[in-house]
Amino acid sequence: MLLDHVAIATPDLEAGSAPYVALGLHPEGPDEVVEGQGVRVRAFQVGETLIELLMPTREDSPVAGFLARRGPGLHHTAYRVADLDAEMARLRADGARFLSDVPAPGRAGSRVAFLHPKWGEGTLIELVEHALGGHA
Ligand SMILES: CC[C@@H](C(=O)O)C(=O)SCCNC(=O)CCNC(=O)[C@H](O)C(C)(C)COP(=O)(O)OP(=O)(O)OC[C@H]1O[C@@H](n2cnc3c(N)ncnc32)[C@H](O)[C@@H]1OP(=O)(O)O
Ligand SMILES: [Co+2]
Repeated sequence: MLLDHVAIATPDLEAGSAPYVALGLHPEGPDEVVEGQGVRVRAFQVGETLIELLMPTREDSPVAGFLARRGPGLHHTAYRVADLDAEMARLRADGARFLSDVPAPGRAGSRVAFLHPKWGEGTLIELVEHALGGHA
């Protein structure tokens, strides 16, 4: 399994980008709006992994709630899987608690599913299946 991305919540993509630009990283293509999650995403590639900056596009999005409650910072980590449905079934059988019964559309045509932060012992964990496969 690979670490697909580390997501950082920010109210301002320009301010949020500053540390990564200073480190010498460049945004990976244009920003993308993921309507279903209410976020605008800016991604920076670091090896096989992305740093994803998430800025809310509406007040009722999960990231807006996170920012109001906790302020900017680490929002979730995401792990790449080859077959999301199979991985969800395996984890459910093991007692895992997903936030939704069905996967949702993610960035770049991916399908994503989130595990409750309580199950993650205090961190929000996402599973990602990419549209064009890719090794997990
Ligand atoms: C870019 C698109 C996509 C991708 O391709 O990668 C994404 O990543 S989208 C990312 C944004 N989407 C989501 O986060 C969807 C899943 N999240 C949720 O449904 C909610 O955020 C939540 C996790 C269910 C929490 O929402 P809610 O119950 O309304 O908020 P609370 O503030 O009441 O939280 C309950 C409980 O959970 C703790 N919490 C909340 N968010 C996090 C977090 N990111 N990391 C760790 N812990 C978190 C919160 O502190 C509460 O704990 P207690 O106070 O102990 O009850
Ligand atoms: Co994510």
